[in-house]
Amino acid sequence: MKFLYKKPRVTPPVEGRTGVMIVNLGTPEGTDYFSVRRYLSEFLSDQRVIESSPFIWQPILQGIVLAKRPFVSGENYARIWDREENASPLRVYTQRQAEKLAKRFKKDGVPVEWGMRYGKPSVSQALDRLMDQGCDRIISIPLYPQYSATTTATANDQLFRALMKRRYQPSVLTVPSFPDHPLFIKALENSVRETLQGLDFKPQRIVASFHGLPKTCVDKGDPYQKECYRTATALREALDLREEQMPVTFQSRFGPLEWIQPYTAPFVTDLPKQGITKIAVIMPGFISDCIETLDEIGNELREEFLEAGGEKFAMIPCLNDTDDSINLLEKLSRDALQGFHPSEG
Ligand SMILES: C=CC1=C(C)c2cc3[nH]c(cc4nc(cc5[nH]c(cc1n2)c(C)c5CCC(=O)O)C(CCC(=O)O)=C4C)c(C)c3C=C
Ligand SMILES: [Fe+2]
Ligand SMILES: [Fe+2]
Repeated sequence: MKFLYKKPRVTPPVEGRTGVMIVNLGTPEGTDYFSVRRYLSEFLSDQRVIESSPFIWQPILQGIVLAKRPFVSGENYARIWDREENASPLRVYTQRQAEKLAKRFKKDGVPVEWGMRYGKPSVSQALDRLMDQGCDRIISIPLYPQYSATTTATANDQLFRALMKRRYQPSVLTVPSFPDHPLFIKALENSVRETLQGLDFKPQRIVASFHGLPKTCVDKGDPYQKECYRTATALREALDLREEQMPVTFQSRFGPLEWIQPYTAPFVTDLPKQGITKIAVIMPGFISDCIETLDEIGNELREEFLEAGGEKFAMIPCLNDTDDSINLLEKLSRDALQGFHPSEG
């Protein structure tokens, strides 16, 4: 058991000091082949994400998938790269969310840090930074509105893995998913209303496109799909829309297996045949814009829709680092703080 306790923390914890950590998926450090390969290799080696036996999957991943996909994905990342920050949008927004949330908690003496499940800064580094500031209690917020074992659970696994290596373990509270949290739905509602106000057309449909998931995951009990429907139902209610006006679809399919349906691309490219040529797309499964929203929807799907006879296409931005987004994160954090300090209100 020597590998445990490798890292003695020298800073004694301050009794009762709580820190907040926001955890996102992770993203490549650059758009070149090796940066993307490193990222995809770590991501797709996670058995929470690909559940096949590693004896079968690893040769396929290392030999076939990682030979080609980093080139293709690298080109896609290059199209959406934040040139000013020289970083992937997912990283830029996650960092800004943490910085803005930290400002909200400054007077409370609650530090806020951010970590990525895959790549850097890691969850372990975020934990170090909180513990270095004396935290003996950690609130961890996986930045996924809908729970999935492939995202929420693996983010939590990574935190507990990091704790395994430490002699002193802070107390940890992991924040649950928030598919129909009032502030989440309010933030989505506001983003829809704001985007629609700026358009020169009225969309005939607002397609709610969520990240997909292999169907087997849902069959085995992953509540993700149900939570996506909870989000969509609450958002429709807030906007007073009927089900057909805001259909739910699933995007970003990976690999040959069946994923949950309907798939976004065929659904959307079929709309012009039905006389629906003006649409907006919202992606309420993503807190921050990333390759899947900006490129797969904003670039690829837009082009496919227009080629299929569509006339107008609008993308509703994710919550990113808007005030509404930070209000939500602050509320989730403050409610969790109450869990740690119930008598202090
Ligand atoms: C089997 C593979 C995948 C599963 C399962 C999966 C679930 C899943 N992912 C997100 C959120 C994001 N995924 C992102 C990128 C991305 N996802 C996969 C594969 C699976 N995702 C890949 C291979 C990639 C990389 C991009 C590519 O090469 O196409 C991202 C964006 C990352 C970025 O850098 O911008 C997010 C966010 C959810 C919510 C989810 C399960 C519900
Ligand atoms: Fe994904
Ligand atoms: Fe994609």
